[in-house]
Amino acid sequence: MIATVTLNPALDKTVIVPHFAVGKTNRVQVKYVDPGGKGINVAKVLKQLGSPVIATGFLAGNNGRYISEALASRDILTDFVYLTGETRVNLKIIDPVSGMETEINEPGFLIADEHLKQFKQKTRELAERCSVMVFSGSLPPGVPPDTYAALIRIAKGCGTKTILDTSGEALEIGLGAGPDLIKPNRAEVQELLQIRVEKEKDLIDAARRLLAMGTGTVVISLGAAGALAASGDRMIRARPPSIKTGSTVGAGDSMVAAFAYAMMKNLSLGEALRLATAASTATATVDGSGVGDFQLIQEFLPQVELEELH
Ligand SMILES: Nc1ncnc2c1ncn2[C@@H]1O[C@H](COP(=O)(O)OP(=O)(O)O)[C@@H](O)[C@H]1O
Ligand SMILES: O=P(O)(O)OC[C@H]1O[C@](O)(COP(=O)(O)O)[C@@H](O)[C@@H]1O
Repeated sequence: MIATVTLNPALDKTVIVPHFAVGKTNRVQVKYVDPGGKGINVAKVLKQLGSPVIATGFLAGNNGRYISEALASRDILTDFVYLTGETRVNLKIIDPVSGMETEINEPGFLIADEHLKQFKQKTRELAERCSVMVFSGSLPPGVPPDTYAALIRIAKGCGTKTILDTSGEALEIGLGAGPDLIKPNRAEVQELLQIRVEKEKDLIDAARRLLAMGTGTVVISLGAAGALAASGDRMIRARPPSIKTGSTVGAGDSMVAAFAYAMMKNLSLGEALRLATAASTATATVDGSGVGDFQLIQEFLPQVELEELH
């Protein structure tokens, strides 16, 4: 079983706005509403891959109920802590003319100390019955930046493998707890290491530095340009097939889901990266915060190009 932890879930509202213009009145052509938040997307993809999965974290209000029902309708097991307040709405504006995606993410509702304490206990219980735990996304107000580090230590103490996908201080401190895998995107690497990642050499240097900071495997995702996975002495570069993009929201989460699956099944780094690239590319073809289905992932698998770097 894999557990996905989303401390800050969201109802993702995606609007298609041709010729979107800042400071002007914009008209929505199409609207999608999906259960979102990083770990929740990871759970949706794991379900497509046929993996047993349970989604946990904090939910509140009508949006929380909507998310919970949407996951139940997909037969995804959940074990959320329900609180008073309201789960955030994250707005995604897609302009099909310019190809630009604009994201406006709310901060989320306030979590009290006692609820965080309650969640640490839940993490321990879940870790005892899961082989992999995935910790993803931003931290809501009231949750200190060392929280992922604390949760990772609890999971590791139970012999559970851990994946961390977050940014900023939470990522920097979380790395200190020695997660088995992290998956920053280009912007997150640049922010964390205070560097520019432009050439392949920058990418390789960044991966080496991140490995030295305490993670077992690092996967740096680069949008349409693919990804680099590094573990020990091995580095593999992946390039996805070119696609007609729907919305890339959830593409990174799909990559994380495939690595969690690969970790549970003990797949090699190359097999994991191929699956992760196929799954994330499949999601990038789907509108809204929907994820690529099993059939599309299978179709993309042989089209992923892998190159071993020496
Ligand atoms: N336009 C695209 N075409 C093909 N694959 C894509 C595209 N955008 C994203 N992907 C796939 O999704 C992965 C994650 O995307 P990225 O944007 O880097 O992550 P995040 O969503 O975390 O910012 C990429 O490594 C790639 O495999
Ligand atoms: O917790 P954060 O960093 O605000 O991110 C939440 C957002 O990220 C998503 O999980 C998408 O993430 P990715 O595009 O990185 O896969 C959305 O569903 C959600 O609105």
